[in-house]
Amino acid sequence: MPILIYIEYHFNIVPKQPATDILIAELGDAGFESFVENESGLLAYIQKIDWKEDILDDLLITQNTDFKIFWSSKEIEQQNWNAEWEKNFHPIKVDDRCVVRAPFHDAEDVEYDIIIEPKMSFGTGHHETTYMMLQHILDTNFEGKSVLDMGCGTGVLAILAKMKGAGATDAIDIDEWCFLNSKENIERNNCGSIQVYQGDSGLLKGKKYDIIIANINRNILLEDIPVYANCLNSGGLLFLSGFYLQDLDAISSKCEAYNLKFEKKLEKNNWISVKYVN
Ligand SMILES: C[S@@+](CC[C@H](N)C(=O)[O-])C[C@H]1O[C@@H](n2cnc3c(N)ncnc32)[C@H](O)[C@@H]1O
Repeated sequence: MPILIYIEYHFNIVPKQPATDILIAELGDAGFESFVENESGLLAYIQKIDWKEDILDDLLITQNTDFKIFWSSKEIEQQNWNAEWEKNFHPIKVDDRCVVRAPFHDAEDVEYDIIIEPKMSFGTGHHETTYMMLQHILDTNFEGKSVLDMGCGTGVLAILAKMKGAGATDAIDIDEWCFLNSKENIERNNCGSIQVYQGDSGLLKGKKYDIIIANINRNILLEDIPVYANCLNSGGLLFLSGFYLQDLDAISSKCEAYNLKFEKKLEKNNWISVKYVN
């Protein structure tokens, strides 16, 4: 694996919420890959090849006078970034039934004990969007169902689906690092039958699933909902995450246009995670 060079931004945000969540969403759209929230603020990482001098200039949040945002940045190697991430990674428990932890944490006595070494990938359960998707999966019968985890990140959602008895399961991520990291985590959790692919919804031609899980972002979801709808079996379930309450109408209208009926939403710190039925 080549050593990647990243730019690390350290943001101080006053007051912290909801500005931190909005900043993360805007930075994600601008190409930042990963985020770590800690006591002193937010660390955000972007690959140097994706970075440009004026990358923060267009962010709406920095022009909002309700918040004060200060930042500094420095160049780092991928290895340092991993160490920083791991220092900040504490196990997370979802609904007392599922724990997501790193290999160096002690095993937990729960129904679903998931071990994730995230490295550069998104998906440990700490972020609201992942946490709510884990809750949806815990609440759903996956026994024997064919499943797609779109935008799999660390593979954590596909892993929980498989632990809950899912049948044929595909996990797809556009990012090479996430593709490789998902494969590692899937092996680590003895879920080796999950097929992992690098790519986007272009890979879904002719595919059919009982359940599709996609935690990506508003714009990609709006673009890909027609493809997901086409890939869902009759009565199939679509779980979407990665957007804010204010985006719900746009997402639900798009789903309804493709005969996907709203069934349930979870909400955490203004993030939304929704279940639709075909
Ligand atoms: C918010 S993370 C979710 C990761 C994980 N599924 C979770 O729930 O924590 C979104 C993931 O989608 C991937 N992604 C972004 N655009 C994509 C696309 N068009 N198709 C597939 N994956 C995409 C990113 O690389 C990233 O790993």
